[in-house]
Amino acid sequence: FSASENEKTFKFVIVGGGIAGVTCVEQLTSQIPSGDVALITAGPHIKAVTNYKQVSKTLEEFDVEEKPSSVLEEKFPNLTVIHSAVKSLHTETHSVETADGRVFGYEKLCICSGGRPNLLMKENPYVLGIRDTDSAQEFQKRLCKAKRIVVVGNGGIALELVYEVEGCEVIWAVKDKAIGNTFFDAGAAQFLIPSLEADKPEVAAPCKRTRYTTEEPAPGPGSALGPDWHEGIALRGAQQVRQFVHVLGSWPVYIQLTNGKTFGCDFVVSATGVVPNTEPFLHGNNFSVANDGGLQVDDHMMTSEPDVYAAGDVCTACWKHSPLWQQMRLWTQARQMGWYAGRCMAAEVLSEPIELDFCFELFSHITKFFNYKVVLLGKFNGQGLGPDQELLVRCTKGQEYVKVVVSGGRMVGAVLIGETDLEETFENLILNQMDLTPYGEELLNPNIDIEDYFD
Ligand SMILES: Cc1cc2nc3c(=O)[nH]c(=O)nc-3n(C[C@H](O)[C@H](O)[C@H](O)COP(=O)(O)OP(=O)(O)OC[C@H]3O[C@@H](n4cnc5c(N)ncnc54)[C@H](O)[C@@H]3O)c2cc1C
Ligand SMILES: NC(=O)C1=CN([C@@H]2O[C@H](COP(=O)(O)OP(=O)(O)OC[C@H]3O[C@@H](n4cnc5c(N)ncnc54)[C@H](OP(=O)(O)O)[C@@H]3O)[C@@H](O)[C@H]2O)C=CC1
Repeated sequence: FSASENEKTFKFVIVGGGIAGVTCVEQLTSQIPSGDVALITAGPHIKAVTNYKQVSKTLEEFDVEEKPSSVLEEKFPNLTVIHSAVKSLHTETHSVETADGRVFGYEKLCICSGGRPNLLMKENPYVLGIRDTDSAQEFQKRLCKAKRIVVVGNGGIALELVYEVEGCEVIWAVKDKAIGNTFFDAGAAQFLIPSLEADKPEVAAPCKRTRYTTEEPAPGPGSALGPDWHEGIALRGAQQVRQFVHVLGSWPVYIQLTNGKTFGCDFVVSATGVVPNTEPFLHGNNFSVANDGGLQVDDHMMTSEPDVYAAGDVCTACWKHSPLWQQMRLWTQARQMGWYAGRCMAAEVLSEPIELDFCFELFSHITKFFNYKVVLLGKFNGQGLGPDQELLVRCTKGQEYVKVVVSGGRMVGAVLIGETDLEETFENLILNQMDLTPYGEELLNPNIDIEDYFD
């Protein structure tokens, strides 16, 4: 496409209305109010961060709201939202073509198209993935009639499903020895298992976060769900009570596992990770793509193509990481990358220098599993440390699980489950890399107020 064929050329074009894209847009529109910004997104709604709270130096918490895009346009007069999927990208002519046949030019582009479920079997009507509002609703619809489902995968979605689903037999196919391998080690998994067998606590207060609903079907892939996605939808199967029943007879589908066993079920949930949404951008361009399928970005969120940035689930962070940080495709990282990409794009236009943001110094994540608060810091599972690591663990059944990873006498990671109140102190100890050798196991002595200890 030549420049004359463009419907309009924008200073900045952002693709994707998920957390990464919307945060990038907010950053750019406020930093450069004179620049024309376009947000091109396939879904009918956008995702916005609300009630943002910086819990400590690197830990952050926020809610996510699904909103009509008009809210953004009203807030930022220099923003145009285009509801259509990008069909192709032409980096040479700096233009994108949308599914509805329009062509838009850009000076700087940021790809925030997220990911899609890495399904075990594509286009099998009995294999479901959960990603956006539509797929969550389809899952709920199928679940109300189901007597037995098989959940495959051992990450975040599987952990949430096996805990939340009621009234339906759940067979959880896990290839590891312990549950929740992407977040936990065997000790933490052991701590959590009794919660699966116990009755779930009643929810005391209604969840204040947005319920995920859509009135209209999305024309393309929607943005990923996130914290509390299951709160608004009853995850109830066809059985009246929560029990593990054995239903005889034939099933709509059978799944054979690598242990040789075959199970019949109503459908299979493939909770087996995400694949970055890169297809429409790759054809005809020269993007460097990482092993996990993400667009490689450097420490300025730039891809290998000129003037093209990427942020969130679609990208793979390929700069030299801080020894205490790793990429995980999470809500928080999508926000941080979108924000930082916006700042980098603005800095480039304003010819200002910019350094890698502090949030990439230390991996940190707050979430909830099995109704416990979970905080993960640094190399929480000793990632990449090899044998050079020592673990200190403190555990009170049903109450808390605290694990600290120590390497060379320094704290490099921690897993905190329950209301431990240790996150800030541990974050400081990890960031300042103090030599903890003199303290030994006292570090986790519950009778010592560790905060006073290190003041
Ligand atoms: C069920 C579930 C639960 C989760 N729970 C948590 C959690 O508790 N905590 C946490 O930290 N993370 C959680 N995550 C992960 C988190 O949701 C994602 O990491 C995050 O949303 C990624 O944001 P993103 O903006 O990169 O991508 P997305 O949210 O996927 O947004 C991508 C956007 O791009 C648009 N798009 C895609 N292709 C195109 C195209 N060709 N043209 C135009 N637009 C396009 C889509 O419509 C969408 O608006 C969960 C994910 C799932 C699926
Ligand atoms: N509370 C939170 O923070 C939550 C975060 N999320 C995020 O949302 C995204 C999607 O979640 P999810 O789909 O659970 O992805 P995850 O990446 O968390 O987990 C994927 C799981 O599937 C396993 N797996 C992959 N391929 C196969 C296979 N062929 N057979 C059996 N198991 C397989 C992986 O094992 P292995 O690692 O060995 O490959 C891993 O246990 C992730 O980025 C996740 O972090 C989701 C829900 C909650």
